[in-house]
Amino acid sequence: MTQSLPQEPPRLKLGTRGSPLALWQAHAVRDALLKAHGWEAGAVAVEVIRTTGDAITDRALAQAGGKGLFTKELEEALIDGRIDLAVHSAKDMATRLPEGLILGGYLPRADVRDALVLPAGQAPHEGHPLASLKRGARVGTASLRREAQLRRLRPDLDVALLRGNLQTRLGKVDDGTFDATLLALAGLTRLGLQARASAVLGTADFLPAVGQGAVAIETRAGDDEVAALLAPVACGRTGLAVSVERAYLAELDGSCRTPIGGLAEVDDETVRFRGMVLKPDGSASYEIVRQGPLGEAEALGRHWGREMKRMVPAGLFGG
Ligand SMILES: NCc1[nH]cc(CCC(=O)O)c1CC(=O)O
Repeated sequence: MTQSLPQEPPRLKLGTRGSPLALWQAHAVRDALLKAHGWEAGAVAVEVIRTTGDAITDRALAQAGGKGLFTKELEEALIDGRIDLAVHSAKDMATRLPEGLILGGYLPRADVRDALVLPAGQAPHEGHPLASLKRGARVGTASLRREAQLRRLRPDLDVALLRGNLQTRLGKVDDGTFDATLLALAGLTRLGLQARASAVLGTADFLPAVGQGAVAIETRAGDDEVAALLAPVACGRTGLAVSVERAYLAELDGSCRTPIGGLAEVDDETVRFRGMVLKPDGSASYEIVRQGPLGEAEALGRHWGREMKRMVPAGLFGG
C-alpha cells in the first residue's frame, strides 16, 4: 500500500509485534481510529517492535517463561513514551500488567471458539468435531488448555508439542507430521484462513482461553488524552466480558502450567460465566457455571476465581 508522508507528525503511535496476526490486529485498531476520528492515514503510526518471545520457537511457551515474553518490549516502549498504545491479542496478556499500564479498551470480540484443523482437503466427519480423529491420532498443540481438554474428551489421542507460526503449524498437519491441530478460529479468520477450520468446537464441551478472540489495547494509566481518543472505538461489552475472565484468571493464576479455560458472555444486564480447570492429562476437571449482575462484573470474576480455586486440589497450581 502506498501512503503519502503525513504533513504533521502522527497523532498516535501504535506499537505491535511483527507477526502477521499481530499486524492484522494493529491495522484493525488503526483503521478503527482513523474512521472514528475522520483522520488521514498517517495520523496513526504503526511501529513494529520485536519481543523476546518472537525469538523462541523450540520450546513450549509455558516452559520458556510465559506470556510476558511477548509484551515486555512493547510495554517498555509504552512506559518510555515511544508509543501511545500497544495492540495485543487479549489472550496473550499476563493478568498483572506492569505498574502504570492498563488495558484501555478492546475491539468488538470475534468468535471465541477453537477450530479443529485437518490436513488440507480432508473432509471432517459428520457429528462431533472430534469424531474426525481416528483412535490414537496424533494431534499437535502448544496449549496446555487445548491438550488437557482434548485428552479429557479423547484419552486415546496422542497429543504432542507443535509450536511455530500459523503457517508452520498448518504445514506440519498437511505434511502428515500431525493428524490435526487446534487453533483459534479468530486467528485463522484474521489471516484469511478460515477455510482451514475443518470443524468448530462448541464452547459447551471445549472452553476457550480467557480473552480469546478479543483484541486488547494497552495504554498508560492516567493518559486521559489517549483514553478519550480510544473511547469511540472501544467495545464496552467485550471490555466487561474480558474483565470478568481476567479477574477470574488473576485469582487462579498460581502457575502458567495449569490448564484453565473461561468464558464470560454479557447481555444488557447479566454476565454468564463458565470456567474450567483441568489436570494436564485431562483425567480430572473442575467446572463452574455462574451468572450475576453486570454492575459487579469484575468483582464477580474475582469471586468465581476464588470459588474455583477452593474446588481444585492445590497441586494443580504448580505448588
Ligand atoms: N497464542 C497465540 C494466539 N494468540 C491469539 C491467537 C488467536 C486470536 C485470538 O484468540 O484473539 C493465537 C493463535 C491461536 O491460539 O490459535
